[in-house]
Amino acid sequence: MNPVSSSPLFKQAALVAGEWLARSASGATFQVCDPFDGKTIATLPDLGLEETSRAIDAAARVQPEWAKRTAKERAGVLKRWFDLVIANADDLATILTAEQGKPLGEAKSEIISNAAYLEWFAEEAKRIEGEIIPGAHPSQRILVLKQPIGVCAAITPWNFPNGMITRKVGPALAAGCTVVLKPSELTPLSALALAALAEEAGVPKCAFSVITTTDAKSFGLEVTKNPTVAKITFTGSTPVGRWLMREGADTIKRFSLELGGNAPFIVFDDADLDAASDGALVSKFRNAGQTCVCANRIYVQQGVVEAFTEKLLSRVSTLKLGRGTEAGVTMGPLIDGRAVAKMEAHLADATAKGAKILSGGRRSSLGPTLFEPTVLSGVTQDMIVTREETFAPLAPIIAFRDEADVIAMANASEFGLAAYFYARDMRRIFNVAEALQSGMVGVNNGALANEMAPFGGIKQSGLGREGSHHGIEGYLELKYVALGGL
Ligand SMILES: NC(=O)c1ccc[n+]([C@@H]2O[C@H](COP(=O)([O-])OP(=O)(O)OC[C@H]3O[C@@H](n4cnc5c(N)ncnc54)[C@H](O)[C@@H]3O)[C@@H](O)[C@H]2O)c1
Ligand SMILES: O=C[C@H](O)CS(=O)(=O)O
Repeated sequence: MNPVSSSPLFKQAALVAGEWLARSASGATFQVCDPFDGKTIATLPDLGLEETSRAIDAAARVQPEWAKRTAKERAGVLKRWFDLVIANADDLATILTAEQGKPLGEAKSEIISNAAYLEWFAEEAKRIEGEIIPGAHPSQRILVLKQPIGVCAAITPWNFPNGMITRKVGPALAAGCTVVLKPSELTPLSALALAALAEEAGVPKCAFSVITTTDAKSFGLEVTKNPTVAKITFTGSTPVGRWLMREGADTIKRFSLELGGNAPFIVFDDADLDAASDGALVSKFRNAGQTCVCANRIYVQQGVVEAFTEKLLSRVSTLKLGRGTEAGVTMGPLIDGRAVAKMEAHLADATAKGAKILSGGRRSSLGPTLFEPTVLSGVTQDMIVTREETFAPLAPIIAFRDEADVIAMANASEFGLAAYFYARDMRRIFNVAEALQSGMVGVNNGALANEMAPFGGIKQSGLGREGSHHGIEGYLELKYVALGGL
């Protein structure tokens, strides 16, 4: 028996308004495939407007009751959900790797580190505090209440199919909101498994629905136009985020947007080159480079380019390409053929303009979506790879002269999600950290995400933050009560 389908968390049904639906109203279905070999691992109902609007109406019906629960009660449900995710992490990882392809170790790390958002927001639920402000007159008081926004639509991507959900549903439920989620059609099984555990944890029926559909645009049109939906929380590409904002403008939707990135990874000549090459390996090649905050361009100061490149190449040579379930594999497949084509387009553009392939540079014989980890030297700012998110295992090395030179190149992007640099001089560290146009900056650190920090971008990388005490604000509205006659 397929190890995925043997898990009780393996669902071939969508959770809509408290019911598990194995069939859609239209009878349409779609396949979920293993990105390693394209084989079908599940068949799901391809839901449409009927199910989406039913889920929205049900979410609206139960939201007031959920919001009336005490913060402690909501916290208790979230904490139980956290405990269940941790207890079922192996099953969840098997499902995640089957549909997304990443190595099991990475899948489990995604699940554990992002379950922490459920635990974090269970605690934050109890810290949703208002204010009492002295009034404009002795007989008055000013009250500021924080109240849940209401029904939220969540839309999530395929690259972290488990973690992107807990970062949204956790704070939403903590605040007293209800959620209708559309996961990526490429990786819906992780969402369904999480929903099964949420149900077991005591999340009320109808408070959290999962719509499985290949018609993302119709879902987008419904949630942006339906006045019952108060908020849209989206993680995905900038073009889709931009489209949702445009469509949501008619009903002044609230938005949280976690969008595309183009992270500069900068190595100064006073850096610890071993630490920098370790950090570059993690930041660039985790999830085969299919990560919003991954190093998309690597800038190395002229005096240390050769030494750093040698260290990076030796680390890249230790990566083991293969199926995510295979022991020892540290890099899995890209999600599909389009992703391979984008990698090859960026590579062709760079080499045509003079870049040199130092390692990799071709598809692997292990499978149609596996691409060898690739390091390029002699990359220049006119190459596409410095402007667009490659979202693949391509490490382009660009030499730079000094701080002013590299800050100008790093900031020459419409994106501003993550940036990294390695240096030891404290004046340089403060100067560069403050000058980089990015929502998040890793200094001598190649891994940013954790539940205690405000994760998110500036410019066209997004709106709002996920995680930290800031992360719940996006699910609350302020109400000013002018109390007179006292
Ligand atoms: N900033 C972050 O935290 C973060 C995290 C993960 C991924 N991302 C970004 O996501 C992108 C990769 O993910 P992707 O390929 O799934 O992105 P995508 O934008 O193609 O899809 C993301 C989600 O949006 C849905 N979608 C697509 N078109 C839609 C529409 N018209 N209306 C409603 N929903 C629609 C998809 O079905 C999917 O569920 C990259 O750009 C990456 O940087 C950002
Ligand atoms: O790609 C998106 C994720 O947000 C990456 S991370 O897990 O937050 O580093």
